[in-house]
Amino acid sequence: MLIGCPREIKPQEFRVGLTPNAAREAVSAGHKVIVETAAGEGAGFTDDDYTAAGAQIVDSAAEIFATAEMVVKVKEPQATERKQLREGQVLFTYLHLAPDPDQTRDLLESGVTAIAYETVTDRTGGLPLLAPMSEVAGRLAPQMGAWTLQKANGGRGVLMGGVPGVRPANVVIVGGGVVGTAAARVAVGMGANVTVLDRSIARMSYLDDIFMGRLTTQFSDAAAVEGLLERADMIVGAVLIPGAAAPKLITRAQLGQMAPGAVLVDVAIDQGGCFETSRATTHQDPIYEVDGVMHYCVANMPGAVPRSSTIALGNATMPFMLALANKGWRQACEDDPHLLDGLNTHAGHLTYYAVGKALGIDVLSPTKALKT
Ligand SMILES: NC(=O)C1=CN([C@@H]2O[C@H](COP(=O)(O)OP(=O)(O)OC[C@H]3O[C@@H](n4cnc5c(N)ncnc54)[C@H](O)[C@@H]3O)[C@@H](O)[C@H]2O)C=CC1
Ligand SMILES: CC(=O)C(=O)O
Ligand SMILES: [Mg+2]
Repeated sequence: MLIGCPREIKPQEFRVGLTPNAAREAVSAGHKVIVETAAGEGAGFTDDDYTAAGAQIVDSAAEIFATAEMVVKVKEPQATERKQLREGQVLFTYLHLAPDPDQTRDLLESGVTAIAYETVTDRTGGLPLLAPMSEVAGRLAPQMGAWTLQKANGGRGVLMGGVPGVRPANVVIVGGGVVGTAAARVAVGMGANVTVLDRSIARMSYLDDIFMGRLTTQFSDAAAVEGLLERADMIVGAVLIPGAAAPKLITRAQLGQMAPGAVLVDVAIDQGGCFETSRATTHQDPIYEVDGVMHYCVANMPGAVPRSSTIALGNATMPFMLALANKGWRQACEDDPHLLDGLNTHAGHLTYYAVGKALGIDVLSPTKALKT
């Protein structure tokens, strides 16, 4: 198979879809790999690294989109990239379609077979291609929240760990999955007073066990969230209903109950955000204020640490990328129902139910799509 990897063009996105190691595995398996020049630069990989791995460097993304049978990326295709996708081509990347009707329409119009990293599943019900980036974003969330809490950035000037005689920051984490657990680990490490809300009692039991009294867990309902607003210095949004638009857990009217300069870090922004006042921001311009409350809503947080993130993502995607290349997408998805869970569009059909529900579009069942 001809596998292509263009340079990412989303602002401030320095990750790359294929590492040289992944390219090398694909070439060893008999595939041809083309990589856009400088695609790996932001993550510290040179064109020579890819050439040494057996890949071929090409001058333009256009050549990749025009010729590759499978395009491997990191972020959702941007409008100019979407115009170049076509039926019969496989796109393997993050998509986050539920909050993005424009992208969904373009992918359906293109006819591309799009497999979304964030909806591929595993045997335990986890999301193995979302998890590595959730680990990164979760670890970054308290760090970015702490920076936003600084007075010069609009925050209320509270130090995460406090000092002797002065209380630490109160950090509330809504959603105790991969992002929430990683965020809790860092916030606890910084000395904050941490509360994690979730709806899964099994998950809270796990957190209770591993943190051994260093954080508090609380069942997540509207009353619990509201009860924590007044004393929260920072709230991290880390909920997920796989593939679906994020539920809105804090309304604009409720911001008035928070302290001026308190901080919302909405990691769930890539699924539309879990606070009513969230809108996606960029690394260049990451924060804004609404009704006195600071918001940090960067939709590609792992892009801030592209080297670590690229390697972590590449480790997780490599076996799936090889299966798609070795067997073709149909056979690979027929053999692995967890990879089939990643199928979001095929030949003009939407194939993921939560996206169809969010956007009001009819869905073709993925098993039927295998026969189309
Ligand atoms: N902004 C960024 O750069 C990044 C964003 N993300 C996003 O972060 C979000 C979380 O991802 P993961 O932690 O991997 O998901 P996960 O599936 O591991 O965890 C989500 C948790 O939310 C809980 N939950 C669901 N509804 C809830 C509610 N109403 N209240 C409290 N908890 C609730 C679930 O029980 C689960 O434990 C996703 O939207 C993901 O796409 C992930 C990586 C990077
Ligand atoms: C998960 C995701 O959207 C990201 O890593 O950017
Ligand atoms: Mg994202």
